[in-house]
Amino acid sequence: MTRQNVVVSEPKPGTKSSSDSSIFSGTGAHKPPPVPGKFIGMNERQLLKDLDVNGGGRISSWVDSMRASSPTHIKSTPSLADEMEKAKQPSALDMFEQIIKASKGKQIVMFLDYDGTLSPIVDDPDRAFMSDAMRKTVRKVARYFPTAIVSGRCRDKVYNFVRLAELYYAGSHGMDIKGPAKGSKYLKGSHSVLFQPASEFLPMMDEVYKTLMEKTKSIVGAKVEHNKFCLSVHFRCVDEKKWTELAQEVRSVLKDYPKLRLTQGRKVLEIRPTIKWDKGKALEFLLESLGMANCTNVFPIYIGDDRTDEDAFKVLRDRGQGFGILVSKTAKETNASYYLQEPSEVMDFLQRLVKWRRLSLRRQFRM
Ligand SMILES: O=P(O)(O)OC[C@H]1O[C@H](O[C@H]2O[C@H](CO)[C@@H](O)[C@H](O)[C@H]2O)[C@H](O)[C@@H](O)[C@@H]1O
Repeated sequence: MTRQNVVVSEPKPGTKSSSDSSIFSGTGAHKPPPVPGKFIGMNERQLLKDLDVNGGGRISSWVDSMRASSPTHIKSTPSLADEMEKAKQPSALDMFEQIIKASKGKQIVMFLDYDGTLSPIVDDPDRAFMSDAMRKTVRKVARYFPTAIVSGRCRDKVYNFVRLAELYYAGSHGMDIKGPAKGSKYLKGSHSVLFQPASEFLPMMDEVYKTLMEKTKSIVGAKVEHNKFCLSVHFRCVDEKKWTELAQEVRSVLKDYPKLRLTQGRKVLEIRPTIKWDKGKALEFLLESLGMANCTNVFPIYIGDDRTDEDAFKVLRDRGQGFGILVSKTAKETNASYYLQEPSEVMDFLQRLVKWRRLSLRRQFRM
């Protein structure tokens, strides 16, 4: 029995979940990583065992997992402060001074996820615009620190939302990386594509996209998004009664493609190649491109809201360098060290960082 396509459950309130791709890719031989904080318990392994696509995992488990990510299923919880305290994730805004202290004498490198981090989550993925104020803030951040956008979306699409040529962009969950087109003092060498580890999968992704479009066209609200090296099947606007049908259709397509696997984001099923590449690897690759892979004085900060961002949080935790910030209103199992509740708080945090950097540079020049 193969285990190449696995869907991962969104954490239910009062339940425990794990990062997706690092655990569930390939042969399924990996074990969930140790839980860093105090978290919530349910027999997740059992649930995950059931979500085996090629092995004929139960469709009801898929749907349970899809349900768990629905806000209508999130029961009221104790206060956010209580939850976060329990999970040992303090607010990055409350801890700002300590964060600055920890980064002293080091080069901050900023990694930003897009959806749910720089832009609010909306029903229509094509209308997930970031505000002008956020764009202005990110532009200022990039003036002081090398900055990358790391997204599940295809690179061109996320670039069209962000529209800042001075940034690095890693699209398709890090499988499509390009350096800044202009204006970055950190730019090294070529302006072109830096890395596309899954290019051989392009014809397959096109084929699966077409099949999925056909198979899901009668399900009202379902949307298949082509993200070049991965595909997203959105169910945010699908009536819950139709989720089983949608899951069945997706599974029926995927069973013919053992080289693809399935993960789950925020009301989205994500299909991607089984290669060992994720947002964490993209982060490491970008540090290397910046010539900072082996530096002890680098301080990467990664801000993201989704499971796929956990791969990057984990890389930072394992390296013992910098840290991750999870954007979330509810307590979740995470490898991030801090949390911010929503994109508006992300913007506050970034603005404080810019202000601090400006002041410290001014002080330096006066001395
Ligand atoms: O890595 P990210 O930049 O966070 O991208 C992850 C997925 O984000 C998008 O979907 C999510 O945002 C949509 C717009 O707010 C929302 O409608 C959807 O339910 C969310 O899952 C994007 O459309 C996907 O392609 C990305 O993979």
